[in-house]
Amino acid sequence: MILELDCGNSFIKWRVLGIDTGLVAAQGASASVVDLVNEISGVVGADVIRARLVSVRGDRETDELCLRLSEVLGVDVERASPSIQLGGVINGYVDHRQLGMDRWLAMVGAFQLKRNAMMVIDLGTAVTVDLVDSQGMHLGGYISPGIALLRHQLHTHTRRISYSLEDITTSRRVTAPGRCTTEAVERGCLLMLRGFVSSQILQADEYLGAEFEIYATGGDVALINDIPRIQCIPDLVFRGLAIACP
Ligand SMILES: Nc1ncnc2c1ncn2[C@@H]1O[C@H](COP(=O)(O)OP(=O)(O)O)[C@@H](O)[C@H]1O
Ligand SMILES: CC(C)(COP(=O)(O)O)[C@@H](O)C(=O)NCCC(=O)O
Ligand SMILES: [K+]
Repeated sequence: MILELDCGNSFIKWRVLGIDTGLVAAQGASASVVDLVNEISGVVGADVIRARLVSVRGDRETDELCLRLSEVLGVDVERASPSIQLGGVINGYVDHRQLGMDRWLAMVGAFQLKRNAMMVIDLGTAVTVDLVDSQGMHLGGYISPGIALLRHQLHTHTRRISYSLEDITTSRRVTAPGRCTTEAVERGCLLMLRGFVSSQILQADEYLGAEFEIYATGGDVALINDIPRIQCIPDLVFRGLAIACP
């Protein structure tokens, strides 16, 4: 089995693939290293013969995680590192090492699908948008707060906005005017996020022409996957990780 890990700022996504089949035998999203070790130990035990990881966390935190995983699984953990080009994509950042590795691998994974001009959206702690032209040239991108950050800022910087997430009973994509604080905040934040994505799609023609693919991934992808032309690919980062660490 191969263990793959995508360490974002909120969750450590993981999945275990069969070595020969490439099929997903197990997967999860852990909020802490302790949870991760418990979840993985409970699932695969000694079957893991390889591990590969991508992280946007600090080097020290990532080093500690890799060491812990090596202790528990008895395998070295291969880590995806920044590169100027990979899988036909050319990194468009002035300093390629500055580009978030999750963004980089999501683009690399997405480009393998149709090798066409594309927009890649990742809705996680932050919402990132990256543009790649039909030649695989990364034009750059955008970073904005994810829904949890938008909500959290209101809760922590105002005196009268305070409710628990359990109070959020409506479906996650209601945008009618809110008639209580919870609805007003949840729907306001949702519209900000959807408006950001829609305006990105509207302006992208200028950079990519009219015919570009739109791929979306990330824990909050359900908030926008009804927007026309958006193709939801939950494992984009893992697809890129397999190219970075074959
Ligand atoms: N188990 C969960 N508990 C709470 N929120 C979750 C969970 N899974 C996904 N989410 C949602 O997904 C978002 C995190 O998505 P993710 O792509 O994992 O972020 P990151 O890559 O930044 O760690 C959160 O903002 C939250 O809205
Ligand atoms: C923008 C990000 C924080 C997104 O991370 P995530 O929301 O997945 O936790 C991450 O890609 C990152 O740390 N990037 C480095 C800065 C940059 O990409 O310019
Ligand atoms: K992410």
